[in-house]
Amino acid sequence: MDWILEDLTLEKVSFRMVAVSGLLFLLLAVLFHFLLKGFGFCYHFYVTCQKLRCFPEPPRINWLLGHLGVAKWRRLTAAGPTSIDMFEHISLMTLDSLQKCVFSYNSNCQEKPSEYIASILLLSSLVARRPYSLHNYIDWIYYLTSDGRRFRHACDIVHRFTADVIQKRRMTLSNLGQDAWLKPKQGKTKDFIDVLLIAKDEEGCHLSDEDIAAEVDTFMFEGHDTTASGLSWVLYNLAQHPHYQDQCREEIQELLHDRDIEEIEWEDLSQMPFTTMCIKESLRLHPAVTEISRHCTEDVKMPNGQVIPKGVVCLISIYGTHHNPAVWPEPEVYNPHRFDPAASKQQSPLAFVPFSAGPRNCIGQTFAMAELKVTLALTLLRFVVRLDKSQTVRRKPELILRAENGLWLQVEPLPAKP
Ligand code: HEM
Repeated sequence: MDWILEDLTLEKVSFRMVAVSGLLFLLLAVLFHFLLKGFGFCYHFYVTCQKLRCFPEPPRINWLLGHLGVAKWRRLTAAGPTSIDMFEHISLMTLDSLQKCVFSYNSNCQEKPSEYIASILLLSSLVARRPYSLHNYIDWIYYLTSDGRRFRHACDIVHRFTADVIQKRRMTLSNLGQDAWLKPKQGKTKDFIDVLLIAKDEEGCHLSDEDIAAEVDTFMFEGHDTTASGLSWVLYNLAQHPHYQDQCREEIQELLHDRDIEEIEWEDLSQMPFTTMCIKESLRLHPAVTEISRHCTEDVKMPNGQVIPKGVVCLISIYGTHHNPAVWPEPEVYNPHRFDPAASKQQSPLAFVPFSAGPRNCIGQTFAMAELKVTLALTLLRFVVRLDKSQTVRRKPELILRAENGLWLQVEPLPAKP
């Protein structure tokens, strides 16, 4: 450690003048203030999430049905194979299902515009854009820009919607009583708001409306783009490898052979091993979240002997881990058989970390995997996806892994089952 500190003294790096200049000193102090504010915010967010590990799995019903935009895709492809931007359509679908699971609210946003959903989509793109201009790091300057004003307006819409649902639900709960409200919902349609309204912390206190709203907003944000990216890239990989696509379709057809395809159940999700392998391999090759950050609370010794000192904030590349040839031979090849149960027994549990690892890993991963399986199954039973040869697909890492200019695939409807 001593050598690091020694190397970083102002004198050594020729910053002696900085220390004596009053104006620059003031600037450094302001910068330090904003850095502290940023760390404070992240810390608070983490602590709140940690207390609320209460979202283990989605409701055990066909909670996605009616949320797949099937009619819309059928309309778009009525005249034959049509090129569709996966991200645009699938983001609306994931928002639609989240809004249903979080609020029990049917926005039908895949068919008609929704102010709430439009605001969430706008906020996601503004948040991704904000770090690229230096002046945007200072809140009051950012709020004077047109992006900043749009950001505030969209936040107001989202907060108003959430506050309204919470208030109404609280009223219903107090009028009807908790038991009467929850009895008909047992094991079926209890949504995230219900879970949070009845949750208590270690001291037996309920959450305030503000706490609940903060959790709801976090889940809406963390849960829609990530899953949309995951699903878009699975469809892309299956379009690139039609034999794997056919194999998945056959597996699902066999599983649901004597049932209506809309009758897919929670138990079915563990009966599609090959489809699950294809999803995992896609999350390896195209992880929705490409990197995470960690604040080292102790010195960390690396395998090569180097030490990351306590206090340092590190970026950890999930993308890099998943593409490391020492961990994954021929990392650029899409090969679902890497996830054959026998092969994956040999792998370190930290070789595949699309949902991160450790106590701060993704709280929504069971939900996300279930959503990916259901949506992929129902899509493959109704449509064939192929590469659109007129479009070049290039990865674009933003907050999540996107594709430059969208991810366009040719979608062709399959004949309906007689
Ligand atoms: C394919 C889909 C998804 C992927 C790849 C993904 C990935 C991740 C990753 C890498 C993290 C960061 C954890 C860390 O810093 O170590 C995270 C955190 C989080 N995710 Fe997900 N996620 C997905 C879907 C979801 C869904 C559907 C929800 C909610 C419905 C969700 C809610 C959250 C929350 C609340 C956190 C913060 C957890 C904490 O700090 O304790 N995610 N996710």
